[in-house]
Amino acid sequence: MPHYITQPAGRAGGDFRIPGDKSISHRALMLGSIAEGTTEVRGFLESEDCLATMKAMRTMGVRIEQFAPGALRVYGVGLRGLRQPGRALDLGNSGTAMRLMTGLLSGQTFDSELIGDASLMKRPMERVAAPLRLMGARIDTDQGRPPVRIGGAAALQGIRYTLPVASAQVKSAILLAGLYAQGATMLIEPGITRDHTERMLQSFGCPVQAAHGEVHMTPVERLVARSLEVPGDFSSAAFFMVAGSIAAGNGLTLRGVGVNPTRTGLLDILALMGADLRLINHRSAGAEPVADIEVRPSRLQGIHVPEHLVPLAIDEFPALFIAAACAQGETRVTGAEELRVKESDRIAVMAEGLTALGVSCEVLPDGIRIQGRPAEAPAGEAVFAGGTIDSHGDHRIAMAFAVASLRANAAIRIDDVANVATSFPDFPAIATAAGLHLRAVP
Ligand SMILES: O=C(O)C1=C[C@@H](OP(=O)(O)O)[C@@H](O)[C@H](O)C1
Ligand SMILES: C=C(OP(=O)(O)O)C(=O)O
Repeated sequence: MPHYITQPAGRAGGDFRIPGDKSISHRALMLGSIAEGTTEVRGFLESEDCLATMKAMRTMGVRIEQFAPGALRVYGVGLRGLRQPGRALDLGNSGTAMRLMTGLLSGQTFDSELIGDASLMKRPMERVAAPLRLMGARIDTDQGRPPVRIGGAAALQGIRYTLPVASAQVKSAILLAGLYAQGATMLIEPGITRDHTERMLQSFGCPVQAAHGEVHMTPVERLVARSLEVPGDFSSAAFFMVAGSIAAGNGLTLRGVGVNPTRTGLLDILALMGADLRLINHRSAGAEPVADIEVRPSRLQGIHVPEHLVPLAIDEFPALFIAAACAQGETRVTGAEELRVKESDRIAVMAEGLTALGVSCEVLPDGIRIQGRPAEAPAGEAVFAGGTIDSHGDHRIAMAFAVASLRANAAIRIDDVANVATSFPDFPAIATAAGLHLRAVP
């Protein structure tokens, strides 16, 4: 089974471009496919999750050309131009693809079925199916899990809906179905979540207003194709923000990173912990803000992570837990039960790995307490013992423990790492260039 062997490194440094954003790449394919005209996408993330979405759109008759690395032409077929797939659409490991596609397919005239890998087949789908049914969609799940079967030709109505969980996937699924509904759709969010769908819909000509935790969308006759530049993925950059903070060295510069404020909770959390992070060269990529991020080594302090920052940093907790182990004192995370329904139960799996490397932690129902270094421990000393980590097939767990090798005193073996390719195929190469001693064994 593919695994990583890491050796203690201690120092990190360098200047890197961060590959394209996964969330935005999925959305560019979906909206480009149902727009009228040709959408040119640059900076597209060629990862397995996004390629699963690409394959699904092609199966439904959309022509998509990859004309250079990370550059696509999506020949939109219009809102009503998708064709019935001849088989179940396999969305691999991608929760985003499955949930957003459930919304999109609810508005089609044909029946469809969505499946995925072993991890995705265990993830909750009623969170999207239930509100979509309220709109008139016909959706079956297997006791709340995939396969998701969607009946065609449902007459959808816009809804006013309060989301029970802070979830951009649920919000986006409803907005995509809302494109096919009679009347407006209005959503109330319990916490701020990433707003890439709203921004992209707006730039494709569909009016979306968002303010004070409410999103309002009025369906349009057509979406108009629009060229897009995908910013670097903040969630991929996160591993290097932590690496640059916990390792010795001159620090790291991460170029072209998407800094949409609905994604950058980790910057606030690390700042509260005392990290030395600086955003420079602010610019924009279409509807999304972009910057370069400079990170320098720092002495981190444990904190209680403010709960309102949790949805803004939802994918960054595996990396953050590594930073917490290197901080002085205790770090406590609460209000983060959503971590239990990601590609793995990220609270349990991170706790298992931290414990295996000699870090003491206590699992809470909705979070974790992690004991960092005692006050008297010198900065920069090893925090992690060597050992073996089971990533449970979760890309972010694998990458987080690879970063831990910067403060380890012996080799760490990380098992079941193939899924790193779902979000960050270039991780081993960039990590090695940044100073990690990482060997990827196929
Ligand atoms: O909308 C998206 O692109 C995503 C939303 C988040 O999931 P939830 O909506 O389940 O919080 C996040 O964890 C996922 O990686 C990507
Ligand atoms: C949770 C994640 O992705 P998804 O829900 O799309 O599988 C992630 O990338 O951390």
